[in-house]
Amino acid sequence: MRASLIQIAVDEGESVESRRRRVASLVREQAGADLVVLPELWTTGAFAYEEFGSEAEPLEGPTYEAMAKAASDAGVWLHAGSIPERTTSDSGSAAGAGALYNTSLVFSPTGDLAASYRKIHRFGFDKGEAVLMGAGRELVTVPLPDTTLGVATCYDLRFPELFRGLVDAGAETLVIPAGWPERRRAHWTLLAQARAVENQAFVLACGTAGTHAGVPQAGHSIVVDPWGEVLAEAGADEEILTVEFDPAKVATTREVFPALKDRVLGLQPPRS
Ligand SMILES: O=C(O)CCC(=O)C(=O)O
Repeated sequence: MRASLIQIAVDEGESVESRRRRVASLVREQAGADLVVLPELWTTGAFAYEEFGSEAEPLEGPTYEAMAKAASDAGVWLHAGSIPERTTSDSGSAAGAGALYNTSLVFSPTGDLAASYRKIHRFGFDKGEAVLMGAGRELVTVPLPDTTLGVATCYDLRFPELFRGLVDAGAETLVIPAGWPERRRAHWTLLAQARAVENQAFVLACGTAGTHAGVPQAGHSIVVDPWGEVLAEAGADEEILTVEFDPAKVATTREVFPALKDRVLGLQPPRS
């Protein structure tokens, strides 16, 4: 399989509309890849909290339309990263119409929506995304012809139980769009490798470059194999990271070193 991770520079000098056009054309240039991955909240920037409300879109809004077309023009599976979604009355949100979510979109090579995922763990503790956006509750996997994707977003990377849930649901390739800050880059790399090793899965983690809302981004998108080997890693600036990998390596790794079969579930809590 060939995957291209587009590590977009999200800087304040570029409007959302022009970035959307630029990214659509970068996706089109990836014709020939099997899978293209974009970062988290690349229209606004993951830390541009003040723009979440003004730039929020319904699920089938301008970013959806541009990315569906780019996926079908290029004939690729496209994990289009995430958008600030504003729910409508028919969005199926427990919070009703007008709520915000950090929602990822995955398109098939015909431009149809294959899946959407609302980020479960919101970042910011008692501010930013954590108070402005609702939390998703559902794990999402996406069957592709040669592998099954398990999707998660940025801060989700810190929560191993989410990934175990995805593996239990059949995920073999974990795709993680992010807007990870430079100051915690060491955690990003370490956690991407840890999620790959513990789940014996490929990890495709695509971050942003540039600086927005005063937060320099880490870049360093990374692809890790099920043995924890780094297959490719980007630098700090905008870059397209292209990698070939063999999805069958998940099954062989799990067969040769069957640690997932040795899990012990339902342990008793300590007595005192
Ligand atoms: O966990 C981190 O250090 C970064 C998370 C983050 O920036 C996000 O989820 O938007």
